[in-house]
Amino acid sequence: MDKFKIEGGKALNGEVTISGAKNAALPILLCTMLTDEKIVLKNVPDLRDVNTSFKLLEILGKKCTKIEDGVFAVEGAVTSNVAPYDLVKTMRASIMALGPLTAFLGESSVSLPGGCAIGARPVDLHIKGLQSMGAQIELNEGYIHAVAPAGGRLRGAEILMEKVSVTGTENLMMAAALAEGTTVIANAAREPEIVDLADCLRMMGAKVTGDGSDKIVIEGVKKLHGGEHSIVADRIEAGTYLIAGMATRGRVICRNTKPDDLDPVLAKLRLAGAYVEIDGNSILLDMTNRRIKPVDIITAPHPGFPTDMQAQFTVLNALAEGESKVTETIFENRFMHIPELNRMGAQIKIAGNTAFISGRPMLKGAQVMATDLRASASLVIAGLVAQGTTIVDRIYHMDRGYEHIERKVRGLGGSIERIKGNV
Ligand SMILES: CC(=O)N[C@H]1[C@@H](OP(=O)(O)OP(=O)(O)OC[C@H]2O[C@@H](n3ccc(=O)[nH]c3=O)[C@H](O)[C@@H]2O)O[C@H](CO)[C@@H](O)[C@@H]1O
Ligand SMILES: C=C(OP(=O)(O)O)C(=O)O
Repeated sequence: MDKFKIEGGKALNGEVTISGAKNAALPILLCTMLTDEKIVLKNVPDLRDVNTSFKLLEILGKKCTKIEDGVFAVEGAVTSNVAPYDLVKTMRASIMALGPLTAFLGESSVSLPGGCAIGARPVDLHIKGLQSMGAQIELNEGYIHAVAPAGGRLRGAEILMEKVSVTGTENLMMAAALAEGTTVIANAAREPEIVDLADCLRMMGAKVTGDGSDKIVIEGVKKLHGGEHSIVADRIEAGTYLIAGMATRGRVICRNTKPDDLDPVLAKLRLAGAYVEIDGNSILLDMTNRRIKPVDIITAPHPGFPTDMQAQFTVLNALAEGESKVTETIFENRFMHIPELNRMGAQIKIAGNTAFISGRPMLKGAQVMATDLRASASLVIAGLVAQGTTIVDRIYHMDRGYEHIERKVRGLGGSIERIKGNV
């Protein structure tokens, strides 16, 4: 398995271009199954999960062609309705094949996604929502088998999500786009990636309103068509580079961002002492000669502080002048980076879903293990700050969510090198 070797202690300085968002690209790639016409997608990030989605689409019968870097055409009708375990196990987001496949073909079998380090991540809300739309659902040998009502078309329904779920909301939006009648999703997720999916669905002829609020209304149509869509900027990637700049006391400009989407993160970075300036779609963060102040964080669905930025922010608090608390409310097991950060000299204790952090002026390089995507990002940031050499093992997680990470970090003056493994 590949590892990163990081020589810490250099302030990150310069500009970095932010890629399209993984969490928008994945549902949007899967929503191409709702039509047989050609959809051209731009600003598609080069990520392992995106490649897995292309493989899944091809197995299901779609033709995917690269036009140029970041631009892909997806066309043709889905012909198979089975999303196999081998692919689904590597990417949780593939559960979002269930809605569009059932809506387009009237029947589908999607493997239950495998377990994930950050929590149990059940899919009951996806299943209950589809059942409200008239689907008969059975669980068989690890597969979810869904059948639309007689006539092959799902029915619009009033769905109250018991919990706010991002991919749950997206799965049901896609299913509802081709259903008969109107679907109302109450207590819907409000993440910017939901809005991007809704924009793409509207471009395809779907009648979606209310996205970005907690009540989304979808009037089903019989057929959707092709067209072109550009994936929204990755707010989590941008936030990660801003924190890396801040933790190393550098000056970083993120280009190609959608700054409004980062409001909850930027507010906390300012409280932590950063100078932040927005100019169009660029965000400048300057931390030269400034001190990191401790800031308490509680993760929450959008527009709260994103759980996908929690691990990275914890590194900032570990370097701050004072005590702070980080509370994780979304996933029950998302503190796996903390024992690793402690091995690098951080002083963090966990009690329940809260991390109690006592800031220290410096971290020390060490050999650490990445356990999930954002935990990996936090260890890379810690390595860039730390005195000496840090080896981050199992970085395949990182390749799921950060496009050209070494190139981008090096472009900012950081010292990072990939050590190729045998497996
Ligand atoms: C591909 C993608 O977009 N991934 C994001 C998505 O994951 P994902 O959509 O999987 O996360 P959810 O919003 O569904 O999870 C929120 C909470 O609801 C629970 N839950 C969810 C579904 C369900 O059927 N039953 C249930 O109990 C989960 O276990 C979790 O505790 O949103 C998360 C929360 O912002 C982010 O961390 C992930 O990066
Ligand atoms: C948890 C994440 O992603 P996924 O839902 O794809 O596992 C993430 O992006 O941090």
